[in-house]
Amino acid sequence: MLQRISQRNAPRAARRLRQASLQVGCYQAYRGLATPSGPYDAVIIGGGPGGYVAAIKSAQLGLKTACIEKRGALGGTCLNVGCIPSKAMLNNSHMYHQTQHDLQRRGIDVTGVSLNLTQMLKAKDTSVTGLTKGVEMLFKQNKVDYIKGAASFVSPTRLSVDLLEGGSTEVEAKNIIIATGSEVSPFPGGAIEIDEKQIVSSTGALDLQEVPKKMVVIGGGIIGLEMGSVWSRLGSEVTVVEFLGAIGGQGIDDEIAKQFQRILAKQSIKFKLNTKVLSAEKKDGRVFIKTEAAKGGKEETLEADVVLVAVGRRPYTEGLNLEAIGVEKDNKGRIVIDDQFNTSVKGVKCIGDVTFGPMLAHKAEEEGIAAVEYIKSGHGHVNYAAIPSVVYTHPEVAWVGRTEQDLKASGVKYNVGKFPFAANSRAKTNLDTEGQVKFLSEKETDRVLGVHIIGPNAGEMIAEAVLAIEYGASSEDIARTTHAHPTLSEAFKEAAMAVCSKSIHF
Ligand SMILES: Cc1cc2nc3c(=O)[nH]c(=O)nc-3n(C[C@H](O)[C@H](O)[C@H](O)COP(=O)(O)OP(=O)(O)OC[C@H]3O[C@@H](n4cnc5c(N)ncnc54)[C@H](O)[C@@H]3O)c2cc1C
Ligand SMILES: NC(=O)c1ccc[n+]([C@@H]2O[C@H](COP(=O)([O-])OP(=O)(O)OC[C@H]3O[C@@H](n4cnc5c(N)ncnc54)[C@H](O)[C@@H]3O)[C@@H](O)[C@H]2O)c1
Repeated sequence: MLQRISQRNAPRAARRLRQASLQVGCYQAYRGLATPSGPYDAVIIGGGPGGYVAAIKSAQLGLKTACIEKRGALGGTCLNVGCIPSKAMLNNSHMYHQTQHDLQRRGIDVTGVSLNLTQMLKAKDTSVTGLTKGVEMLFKQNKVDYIKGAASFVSPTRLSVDLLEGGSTEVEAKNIIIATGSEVSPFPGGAIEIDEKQIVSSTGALDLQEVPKKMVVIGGGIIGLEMGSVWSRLGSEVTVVEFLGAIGGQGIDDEIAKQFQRILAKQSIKFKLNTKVLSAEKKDGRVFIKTEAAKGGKEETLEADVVLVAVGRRPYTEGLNLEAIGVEKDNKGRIVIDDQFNTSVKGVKCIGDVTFGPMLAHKAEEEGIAAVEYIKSGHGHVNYAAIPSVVYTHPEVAWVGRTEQDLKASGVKYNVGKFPFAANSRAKTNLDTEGQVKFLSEKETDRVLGVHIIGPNAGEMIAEAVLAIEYGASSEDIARTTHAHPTLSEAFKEAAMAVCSKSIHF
């Protein structure tokens, strides 16, 4: 194992050395930097997690860089209407729910608890503004030019920008990175029209001014479950309608998905699986949602005050004028790239939600860094086998690597190790014992192939599994690593022990 790890690290160490020397070069470049105005070494279209991280890294590597963003704020979907506001609502709605339903058994008596939704929404907005302004500050510190406007291609090296303040300008760049992200997928066939008040996408669901008495969520993927949890905790009767036979979206382990559904059902969320939504119509202040069994047949009409449409997101390229330069897209509208993020047009790269792969902020960020490293040095790296997913419900669900159903289907021989949080001392101490850690390791070599966690703090704990997969660790490597007591992470170690020998406490 040691030998395998050191061999694996050799190119990485060389890369770090190369990068360190590049950074010295970059510092020297800054000292002589005139007021930036173009032509640029690199221009990034889109200031989301992919685009803004690419812009900062590009400037840090000494490239003269600009980022064009049309939203009026940096941070993209993630900071403005995605990861950050949803996590603010998830955190605060959890605290509200816990205060109402969980504190008494811990010896904390509280009376007069009530929801101040206006303040909760304000707290969410404060987090968003703080972070988007923070990115603007980082641009200043790193000398990235922030151009506020909508970009479209004139040629592979020239962009026209409709400025938010009025008028337009043109920007010339040796390299252009498209990082224009994604948008809400409309309901197929236009059968449901989103008004962001009664029939909402995630954006409207983050800003409802009243708690709906009844909410129907179309789609039991990550957005449906996170936002459904928020409004359920705040008092809505939530029903999730999911076309498939399981919740959690792509990549979730079947066993964990079942356990997840049981736990959410105990929290009063209702599920209609194997059920397809056909349409939703507003009438007399309510919404009527027509469904049928996924395999055809039984029809039903559900009623709700608010409907959340969460059936996925699609790549966003509107207004880019890609046709003018011939950038190729696939049949799902994703910009086609090679393994170095090159589009079909020389000098134009692409990263994040607008191209292949999971639509996740950290995936976009990694691609942003790698894409500019390719521009600067010809080397970059993203390990797509080690990208974690987290659902920020309570308990959280997190995974990385392969699922058990996937290993079975591909005929890979594997061992399983599991450890329940009910047997973990810290989880018991915290009276928060639902869930488990599940390891999947290759039978022959014991190499960790996948880790699936449902439980408190799963989203933090998964980082250890990501590192294990990134460095090719075996479950025994983890089982023999000391974990502090009493911590939830001992459940992680014990699940690894369960793969290669036996756990101690279960
Ligand atoms: C409700 C919700 C919750 C989410 N939660 C999480 C989470 O917890 N964790 C996670 O990893 N991911 C989460 N995501 C997904 C995450 O937001 C995306 O994967 C991520 O934002 C993608 O980053 P990006 O840079 O590729 O694109 P985006 O963030 O979409 O940014 C693209 C930017 O480009 C700009 N733009 C587009 N066209 C132009 C143009 N022509 N000129 C100038 N600017 C342009 C847009 O205005 C936008 O700001 C969530 C998404 C949603 C909707
Ligand atoms: N915590 C996170 O990392 C996080 C949070 C939110 C969003 N996101 C990202 O945002 C993206 C979009 O999320 P999402 O939840 O909208 O999409 P999704 O693809 O994860 O889930 C959509 C679900 O809707 C179901 N569906 C589609 N049509 C239906 C119909 N007619 N009737 C019933 N069910 C139907 C699908 O079977 C699927 O399970 C995801 O790629 C996700 O990665 C990530």
